[in-house]
Amino acid sequence: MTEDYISIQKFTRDRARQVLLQALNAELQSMGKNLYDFQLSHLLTSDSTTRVIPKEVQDEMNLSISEDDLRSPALLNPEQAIAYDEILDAVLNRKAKSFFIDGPGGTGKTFLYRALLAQVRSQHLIALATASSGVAASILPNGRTAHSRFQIPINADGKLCCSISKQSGLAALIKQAILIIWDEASMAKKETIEALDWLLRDLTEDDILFGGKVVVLGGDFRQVLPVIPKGTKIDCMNASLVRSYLWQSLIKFKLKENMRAKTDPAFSRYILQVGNGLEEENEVGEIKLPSSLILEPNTQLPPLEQLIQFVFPSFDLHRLDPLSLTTSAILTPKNQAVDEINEVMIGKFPGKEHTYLSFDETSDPTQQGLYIDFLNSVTPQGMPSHCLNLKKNSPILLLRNINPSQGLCNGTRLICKEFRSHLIVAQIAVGERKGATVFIPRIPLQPNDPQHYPVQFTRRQFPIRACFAMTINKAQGQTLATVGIYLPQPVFAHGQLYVTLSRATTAAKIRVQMAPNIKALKDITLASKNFTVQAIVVEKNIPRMSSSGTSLYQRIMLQDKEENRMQATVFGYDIKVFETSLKLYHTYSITNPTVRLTPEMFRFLENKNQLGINARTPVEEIEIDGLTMRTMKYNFTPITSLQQIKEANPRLDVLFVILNVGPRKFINNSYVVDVRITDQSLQPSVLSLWDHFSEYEAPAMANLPGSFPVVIGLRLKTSKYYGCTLATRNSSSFIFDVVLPEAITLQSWTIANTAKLRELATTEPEYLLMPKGPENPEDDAIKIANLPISVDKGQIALPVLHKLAELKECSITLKANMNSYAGINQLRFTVHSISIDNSTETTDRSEPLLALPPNTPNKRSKKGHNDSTASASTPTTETTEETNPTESSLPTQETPASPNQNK
Ligand SMILES: Nc1ncnc2c1ncn2[C@@H]1O[C@H](COP(=O)(O)OP(=O)(O)OP(=O)(O)O)[C@@H](O)[C@H]1O
Repeated sequence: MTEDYISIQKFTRDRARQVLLQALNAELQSMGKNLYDFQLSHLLTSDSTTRVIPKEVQDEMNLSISEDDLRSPALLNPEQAIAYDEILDAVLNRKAKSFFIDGPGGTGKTFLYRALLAQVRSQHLIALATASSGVAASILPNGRTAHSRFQIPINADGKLCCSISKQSGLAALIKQAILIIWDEASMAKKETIEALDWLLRDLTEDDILFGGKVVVLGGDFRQVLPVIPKGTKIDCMNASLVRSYLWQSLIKFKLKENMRAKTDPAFSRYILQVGNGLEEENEVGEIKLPSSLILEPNTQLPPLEQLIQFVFPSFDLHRLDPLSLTTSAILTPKNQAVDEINEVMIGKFPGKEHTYLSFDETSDPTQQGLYIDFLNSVTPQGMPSHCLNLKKNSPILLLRNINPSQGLCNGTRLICKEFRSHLIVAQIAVGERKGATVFIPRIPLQPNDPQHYPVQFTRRQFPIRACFAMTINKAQGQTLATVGIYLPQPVFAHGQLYVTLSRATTAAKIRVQMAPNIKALKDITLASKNFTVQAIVVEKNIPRMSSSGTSLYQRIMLQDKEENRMQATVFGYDIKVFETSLKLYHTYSITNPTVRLTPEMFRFLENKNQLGINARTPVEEIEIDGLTMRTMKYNFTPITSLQQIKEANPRLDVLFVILNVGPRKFINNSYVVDVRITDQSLQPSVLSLWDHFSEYEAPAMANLPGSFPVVIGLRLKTSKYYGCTLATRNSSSFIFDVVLPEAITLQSWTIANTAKLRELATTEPEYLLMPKGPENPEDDAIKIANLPISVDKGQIALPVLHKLAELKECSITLKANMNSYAGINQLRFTVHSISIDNSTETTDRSEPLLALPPNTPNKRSKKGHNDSTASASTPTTETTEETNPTESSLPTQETPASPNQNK
């Protein structure tokens, strides 16, 4: 480098060496070090030592000032002018005064700061511009977040200390600053502003307020206050600047005239009423928005689509000036809705889609394979999604402070220009550096709330998201030409609602899409009209043909926040529509579904009604606190407990591992597939998939990926005939998605126990229920107490056995046969003879001693088939569903409701 100075600048060798050392020192100072730290200071001549100007100071001195800002003092309104004059007087005359500019949104606080910054900087004095958020900082010339400028630790509690070395270039810059502006100080926790006070006292070695420097804090306490997780409004207030020792010492100026909505005074007055809490509230603290601001209900369009059309009526308008896209936005309280809207908008935006997939890496490499799918499916708060879909000229928002000095802060809005494999070329869309071309790299990111995830992980992705929509907090401080407010859930009127309303310039350019009339599932009746349910999809069956073979249907189970459940059905082509937009364990808002009575044989829930969802039903994915897959609770029955089930009509939820899926067999007019299963006990069992379960679920189980897939079976029954095996019933359902924590644990257990499972799957199992032999070999009596006994219903009626129990002298002789079923051997007992009062009679299949039940199982099962297609009012007994499928008795399987019944 010295050679360059010599050859190009024609410096002498000594001069070149000194210039190089100065440049090196300036770079080191910007990193909090200097030549002294590296024992190189002796190389500097005394002349150089005094002339070294840190890079931070040089950068700040060389700022260009916009002509508009230089002219703005002349445009100030009277309120702004009073504040401007007094602050400038304090700055120029070195008066130790600090100020607070209090003004509702749009009253020109930022305009005033810009005028002050331009005036001070034009006199070659240093004025530092900072703000609580990256977005607000990016609007100020050479603005930085206060946290990065003053090195205030983030997320720390209690008293905070700035970590700036006194020798650093940054310390030199702050010492030389004659004016410090901190916008949106109302959003900052009081400790962070107090930390600035201590820092300035320390650097100036002057123990007076802010070390005697002129500090201008500004903000609006009607907008968003400091965020206290799960805190009340009082907690937020207590954390704010007004509760700090600093507050009393600040000179306050109030700005009242709304300059943003100046052309619409009525709207401007209305916003102020909301901000000041003067709008009339109902008993639960809600305010009524003027109907002119609310979108008219439209039965044809989902609510969100309607709002999108208002804010982005056509992308053609933006073709010539892509930067203008960022002047309109949809604002909503939660990130989930933001992501959903952005996804829809990217789909609509013209051009070729470019997708970047993240690389998600678990901290423990052994868990990578197990969790990868799950991690790819989540988007932690403040992180980009795994699958980032972008298009050229689409607007994006930066999610991290990449390079604040280049205007790349958390919240900066940009326009995508070019997609390269390792970086995105973008153009800054707002603020001081509007139009500048910048490069966004992929970076490693970790969730802020790792406790919410089953594993620790890092996502390597571009720290951006599309920004057609953004959270209300990110919009604070911005002026937007057209604003859509999407409120799937209520918001604080004086905070978030006020922030969103005050982004607009006129009432005509803002529309609100309101929270729907949400009904609990248990309250839905046939008379329910105009309602929305918010529920998580807890089951989604494989689509299947109705028994008549004329239509396809799919059953879905929904569960709401109060854990009420309700069935829903989708028919025909509509199933395809909801293939990806109605996913298992995702939460949805479903508006105006139809309500029908569930045919009796399909009912197993308290609510006798079911919902009908079709392609015209507005369905939107939403995020509701406390309504996630993680809240799902199952009471799984272990396979070893099946023998102990005493309940006559159990509905068992079983989490199992598939060992193998047998062939489809036709037995007594019904199809069945036997699936050999087990769980962590390694006890094998059989699950018989009857009728349409053999047609749809059996192939799905056979095709599941992995050697030993894990499945959840819901509402299964025990097969009484075989005691420890399971079978499907009408209401049964299966979940193949193993995202549930218990299922993930079992799946990882299968990996560790593959050898044992392989052995179990390939060898013939031992007798499962072989009773112990007689204690005395002479005695043929076998003690069968505590053994599951199945009594062949075809030979003797159970009620008769109960009667027998009342008789004094009674003995029953049982015949024991060994049966083999799906490779599992079991003892089967049938009644051989019954002795009452010493007279023994032998039972006979053709001439039974005791009365048979009125219908044989075969007949009843046939009736069940017929009933399923009969009208819902035809009673169908619960026993129909309960009939055990055996080789000698037909299974009673559910036949789907005819579509006509459901529609
Ligand atoms: N004296 C003025 N003359 C002309 N335009 C002004 C004046 N004061 C403010 N404005 C304009 O009014 C709009 C709102 O001003 P500004 O953004 O400064 O308000 P704010 O109080 O900072 O708002 P917020 O609290 O929402 O951040 C801007 O478009 C700004 O340029």
